Parts: sequence; structure tokens; C-alpha cells
Amino acid sequence: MKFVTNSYSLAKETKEILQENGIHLNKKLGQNYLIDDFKRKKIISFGELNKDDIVLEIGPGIGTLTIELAKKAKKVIAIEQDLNIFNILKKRLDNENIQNVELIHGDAVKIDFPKFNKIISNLPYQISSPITFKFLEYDFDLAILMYQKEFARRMKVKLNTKDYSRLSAMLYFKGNFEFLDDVSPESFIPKPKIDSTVIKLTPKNIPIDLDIINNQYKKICKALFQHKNKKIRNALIDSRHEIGYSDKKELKSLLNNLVKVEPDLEAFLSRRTITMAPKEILSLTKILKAIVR
Ligand SMILES: C[S@@+](CC[C@H](N)C(=O)[O-])C[C@H]1O[C@@H](n2cnc3c(N)ncnc32)[C@H](O)[C@@H]1O
Repeated sequence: MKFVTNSYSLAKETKEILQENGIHLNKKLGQNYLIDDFKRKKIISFGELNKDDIVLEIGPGIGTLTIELAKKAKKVIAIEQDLNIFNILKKRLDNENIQNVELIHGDAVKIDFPKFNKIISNLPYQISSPITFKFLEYDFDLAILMYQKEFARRMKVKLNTKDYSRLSAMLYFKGNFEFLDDVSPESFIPKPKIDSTVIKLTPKNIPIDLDIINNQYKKICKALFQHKNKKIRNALIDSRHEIGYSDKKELKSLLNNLVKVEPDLEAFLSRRTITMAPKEILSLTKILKAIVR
């Protein structure tokens, strides 16, 4: 696909809007704004939008993606945490008479999302992990998301590496993803110190084990991945609160009793989290199911 780009004017426009409003971008809120029109067009085209789509955008900033998304979709729901930035975008939308954007002020990690079917966002990197877990709780057709490159790499299951994470173990059963494009620091102001990657995420439907994955497997992963290099027995005991226990002795004795009746359990308990493939964690979960609260 050919893109007609106008990166110079997007950079100029962004700087002017920020300057006019006396804004100094805030690192802590992940405020690195896209100024590369070529990348903007690409991200939007990845979303394959049509006039039936309701798009969720987390962190719209001054509307760099939002305004273009609104031209192509039925509606955009945009959630921005920074009140000054929210007000700038609100004014821009009013001035341009754009009426199909529902702009919400707040922390996207804490707010329940209204109904949507696609997500397109250049995410604030400090919330990458909680917001991705939150997306997985919703039903949607596809998500086009920009992450820090390192973070995106951790989505793929890589046993015995530091990149193997709770996120990869959850995504293995809950999402399909595809790396679409890399974006260099030059495409933003201010320039971040890291590279970025755009990915496509689609929910995986696995009706058979969905219930156990959304419940006990999720809790077990939460406990185990807090201690990736520990043996499973110790990881479970040390993070017992994640599976509903405060009393160390109680959990220890339940595990010891279970070992007597479940021949495969002892072998699992002696392994380290980092060596356990998601399917093995699921087998372990099925054994532990009755004692996970
Ligand atoms: C990486 S910038 C992206 C801005 C714009 N979409 C772009 O592409 O240039 C992330 C935006 O998310 C906002 N933000 C940060 N934390 C947030 C949160 N918890 N909920 C909603 N917005 C948040 C920041 O204020 C910032 O405007």
C-alpha cells in the first residue's frame, strides 16, 4: 500500500499545539507523542476500519490518532488521564466539529470500558502490563497496539529465558498476536530511549478450558511468575495470597496431602516456573484446582 505522508507538518502541528497550551510532556505518564505521519497512516490502516467499528483508544493525547480514527470508524472511545491534555483534545474535537468521539477523562486501568469491537492505541508504556491483562478480559475483534519493543518480545513464550512472563503464559491461551512494525525513537517527541513495536492482537477462543484459564490458571500464573526461578512448591508457598491462603502451614500440608493422591504432582512441584510450558502449567492447575480459592 502506498502512503502519502506529511511528517513535517504533523511534527510542526504537534509542537505548536503543545507550545500554545504551555504543555511540558510528562515522562511519568508515558507522554511520547507520535510525529511521524507515515507511521500514523500505517497504524490506522492496520486497523482495517469500517463505518461499523467502535474503536477504543487508550491515551489519545492531543488526538494524533483519534481524529483520523474518527473519520474512518463509526465511533471512537478515547480515555485520557491527563486533564490538561484531555481539555486540549476536547477543544480540538469541538473546533473541528467531530461528533463521533466519546472522550473520557480518567485512568484507563481503573475505568470499565464501554462497548467496543477494536482497540487502536499508542499505549502509555508504564501501563502496558495491566492494560493488556485488562484487554484480555473483554471480547473484541482485533487490537493494534504500540508497545515498547522489549515488552512486545515478552509476549511470546520463550521457556528458560528472562523474557518468559505471566503475560506470555496468559496470552498463549487467550490471544494470537503478530508483530507488524517497528517504530524508532525519531518518530516521537520527546524521543524515548527505547524502540517501539506495533502488534496485532486478536482474542483466541478456546471454549474447552476457558473457565479454568480465567480462574485458577490465572491465579496460579500470578503466583508462579512472581518467582520465575524458584521451584514451583516454593513459588506457590511464597505467593500463597494469590491462590487464597495466608497460612503457610495450611498450604504446605494441603500440598503434601495432594502429593499422596496425585502421582504427577511431586514432579511438577520440584520444577522451576521458568521451565514450565503453558500447557504444563495448565496440567498443574488441573491438579491443584480443588485447593485454589
Ligand atoms: C504514548 S502517549 C500517546 C499519545 C497519542 N495517542 C499519540 O499517538 O501521540 C500516551 C498517552 O496516554 C496518556 N495516559 C497515560 N497514562 C494513562 C492512563 N492510565 N489512562 C489513560 N491515559 C493515560 C498520556 O497522558 C498520553 O497522552
